[in-house]
Amino acid sequence: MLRQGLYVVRGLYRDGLKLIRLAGQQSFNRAHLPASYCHQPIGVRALTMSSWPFSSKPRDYSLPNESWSPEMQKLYDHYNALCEVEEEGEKKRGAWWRLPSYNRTLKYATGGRCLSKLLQAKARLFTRNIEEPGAGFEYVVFLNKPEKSCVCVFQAGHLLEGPPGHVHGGAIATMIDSVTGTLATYLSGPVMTANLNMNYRSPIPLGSVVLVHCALEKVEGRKTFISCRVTSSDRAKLHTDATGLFLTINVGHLFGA
Ligand SMILES: CCCCCCCC(=O)SCCNC(=O)CCNC(=O)[C@H](O)C(C)(C)COP(=O)(O)OP(=O)(O)OC[C@H]1O[C@@H](n2cnc3c(N)ncnc32)[C@H](O)[C@@H]1OP(=O)(O)O
Repeated sequence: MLRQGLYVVRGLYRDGLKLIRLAGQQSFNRAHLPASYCHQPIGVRALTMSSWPFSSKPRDYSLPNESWSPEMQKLYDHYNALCEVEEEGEKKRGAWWRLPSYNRTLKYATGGRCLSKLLQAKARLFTRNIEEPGAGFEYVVFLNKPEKSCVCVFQAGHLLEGPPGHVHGGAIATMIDSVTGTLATYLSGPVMTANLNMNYRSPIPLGSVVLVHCALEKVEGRKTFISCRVTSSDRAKLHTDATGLFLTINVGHLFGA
C-alpha cells in the first residue's frame, strides 16, 4: 500500500517536472509531448484523461444535465451528431469535436495536480465554479478543425442577471473571452487575451440559449485574431459581435517569468 502510494507520488513528481520543463518553452511542440497527447487538439490535450492516475474521474461539465432546456439539448444533439460520420457503413470521426470541460485548468492535466497544489489549491475555472446545474454558465464548445472555427451552445442561468430578465454584459464578455480563447489556444498553443472589442447589439433574455460562433481571422507571428458573433439559437438575431487578439505566451509568463 505504502509502496503503491510512493509510486503514484513519484509518477506525479516526474510528470510535474515534465510540465514545468514544457512551461519554459515558447510554445508547446508535439515532439516534446507524450505520445498519448499527440492525436488531440491542444485544448483537449491539456485535459487528457489517458494518464489519469486515480480511479475517480472528474466531472465533464460540457455534458447534458437536468437543467438543460429542450432547445439546449436539441443543439447539443445536432452538433454532437456531426462529431461522428458514417462512411461505407463505418463510423468515423467527423470534422467536429466536442471539447470536454472541467472546473480546474491545471489539476486534470498530466502532473497538473502537483502544480495546482503549488499554485492555488482552491482555484476553480471561473465559468465552471457554480455547482448548481443551470444557475450560471451552461455551455458546450464544438470545434471544427478544418474550418478553424468553433460554436458554443450557451444557456445563461439566473445568477448571470444584469438588466432585469437579461444577461449581464460582463457574463456575455466572459463567454466570448472563453470561447475565442479556446479557439486561439487550439490554433496557437498557450495564449492570453490582449484585447477584446465588443458590440452589444440586442439583449439576451435570461434562460435563453444562444450560439457563440468564433472563427480565425488571421495569425501574425505571436498574434492570433479571432472574430465572434453571438446569435439566437436559430441564428436570426445578432446579440453581440466581437473581435479578440490573443498573444502566444511562454507558459513561464504565468509563473512571473
Ligand atoms: C480554456 C479556457 C480559455 C480561457 C481563455 C481566457 C483567456 C484570458 O482571459 S487570459 C486573462 C486576461 N488577459 C490577461 O490577463 C493578459 C494580461 N496581459 C499580458 O499578460 C501581456 O500584456 C500580454 C501577454 C498580453 C502581452 O505581453 P507581451 O508578450 O510582453 O507582448 P508585447 O511585447 O507587449 O506585445 C507584442 C505585440 O502585441 C501587441 N499588443 C500587445 N498588447 C496589445 C493590445 N492590448 N492590443 C493590441 N496589440 C497589442 C504589441 O503592440 C506588439 O506588437 P508588435 O510585435 O507588432 O510590435
